[in-house]
Amino acid sequence: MSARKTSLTDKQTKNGTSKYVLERCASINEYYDIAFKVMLLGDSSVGKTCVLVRFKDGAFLGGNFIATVGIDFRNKVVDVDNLKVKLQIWDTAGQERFRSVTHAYYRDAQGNLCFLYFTSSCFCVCAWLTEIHEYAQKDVVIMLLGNKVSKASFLHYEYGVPFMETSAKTGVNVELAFLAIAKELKHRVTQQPNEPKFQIHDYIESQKQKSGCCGL
Ligand SMILES: Nc1nc2c(ncn2[C@@H]2O[C@H](COP(=O)(O)OP(=O)(O)OP(=O)(O)O)[C@@H](O)[C@H]2O)c(=O)[nH]1
Repeated sequence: MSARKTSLTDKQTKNGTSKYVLERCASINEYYDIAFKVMLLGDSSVGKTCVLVRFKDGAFLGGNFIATVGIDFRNKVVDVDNLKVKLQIWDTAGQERFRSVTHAYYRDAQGNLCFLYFTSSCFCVCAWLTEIHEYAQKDVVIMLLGNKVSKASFLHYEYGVPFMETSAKTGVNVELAFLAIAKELKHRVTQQPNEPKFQIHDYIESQKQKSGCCGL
């Protein structure tokens, strides 16, 4: 892990910014109202880093595959219902040998998000959901993203969590995935008693683009 990442982690531990941040925060480059921590989880090479780069920079990292070592992060502020929501997105290494490093980052996940990317294997999905339930807080928001795959649309019925197909290459549904999570988390914090609950499934279904079978 780089020095920059280490110092941010220390800062988070001291001032609690890894939990919901409800006060207004401002800096020269970045202004936001609420901050959430999002984790990208999944086997190595499913495309976690590429999806994050697509979301953050609008580009596709093609070419040689370079596996993530340990953990990395990027921040992005998105607009949700007139609020600036900062997502601090942690890109974990999918390789088994880094698993103990990433487990430490689940701990503060109350109300935050664990993103799950997977191949078409149900075994992988079960294994990752088991990890999340073991290490993350109980109310963590979970979404399954099938990056590079197009045959797993039935999965959310089985696991009871939102599912969508994404492509870091074409950009299909990448923005929507992060926006849906940001909206869900924002509603959890700001929801008034008489306000209807945000329906993340319905939101995704109404917004998502169908990816074709080619070019994913
Ligand atoms: N065709 C296609 N290739 C992709 C897509 N997303 C990622 N890739 C490729 O898949 C490979 C792995 O992508 P990464 O994003 O580095 O994978 P990762 O899940 O972060 O892997 P770890 O860091 O080991 O956990 C790279 O060669 C990418 O170019 C996609 O949507 N479509």
